[in-house]
Amino acid sequence: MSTAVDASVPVAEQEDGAANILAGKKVAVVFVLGGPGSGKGTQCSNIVEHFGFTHLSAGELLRSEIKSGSENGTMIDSIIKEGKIVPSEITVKLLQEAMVKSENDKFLIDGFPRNQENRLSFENIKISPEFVLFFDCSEEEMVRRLLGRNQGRADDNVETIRKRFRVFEESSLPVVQYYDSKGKVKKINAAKPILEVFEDVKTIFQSYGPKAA
Ligand SMILES: Nc1ncnc2c1ncn2[C@@H]1O[C@H](COP(=O)(O)OP(=O)(O)OP(=O)(O)O)[C@@H](O)[C@H]1O
Ligand SMILES: Nc1ccn([C@@H]2O[C@H](COP(=O)(O)O)[C@@H](O)[C@H]2O)c(=O)n1
Ligand SMILES: [Mg+2]
Repeated sequence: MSTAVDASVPVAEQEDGAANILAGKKVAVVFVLGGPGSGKGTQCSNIVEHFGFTHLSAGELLRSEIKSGSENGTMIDSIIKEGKIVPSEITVKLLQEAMVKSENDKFLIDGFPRNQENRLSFENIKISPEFVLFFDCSEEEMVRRLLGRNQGRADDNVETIRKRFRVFEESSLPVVQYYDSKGKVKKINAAKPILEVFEDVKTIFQSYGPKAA
């Protein structure tokens, strides 16, 4: 595994001035937040292509855990179908393992932290985000997108979608507000067409330079 640091990547520091070190590797992390269906996954794919980040979707890691037949799979499955949040120790462990396994040192962490417990649990592994990319979109548009997604997700039905929106408002927005109070939120108007949203995203990521050839 490479421990070299990409000099083009500004790496955030802990409040005590220490850099983000994970298994001997300096890492840069961007949290990607926004309501269900706001376009987090879609834009993360674009960022990966243009700026060489590795995309880690907390939801995808949890869905893989269900498929793998892990001992926590049944519990995770029922929590996701209820639109609730899986205990942080499970999600943080999956994210940590994925970052350690990766050769990359810059990560987009999509759909995390979803609540204050997620946030505090990640703080415990001593990694601070460079910033939080927040996709802002109306609920009406997000519902339209989720119902049209057609990826066979067990939580893309009207009843679970309603619950996911409630959890987003009650648990996830306070996390965005917390990072906003620290000056770390970069808000994007996600109601526009995909390519227009990406134009705004690109402006934010310019300082990270193009993907290495
Ligand atoms: N700007 C956009 N305009 C129209 N449709 C979009 C836009 N962005 C994404 N979509 C579509 O909306 C659906 C949801 O997008 P995506 O999966 O990226 O959302 P998400 O924020 O990751 O959702 P979730 O939180 O449920 O994982 C997809 O079918 C995607 O193609
Ligand atoms: N930090 C997280 C992220 C996700 N979940 C659960 O997964 C569901 C799907 O997440 P998406 O980001 O893919 O929409 C979500 O509704 C939660 O049930 C979680 O628990 N913790
Ligand atoms: Mg997604």
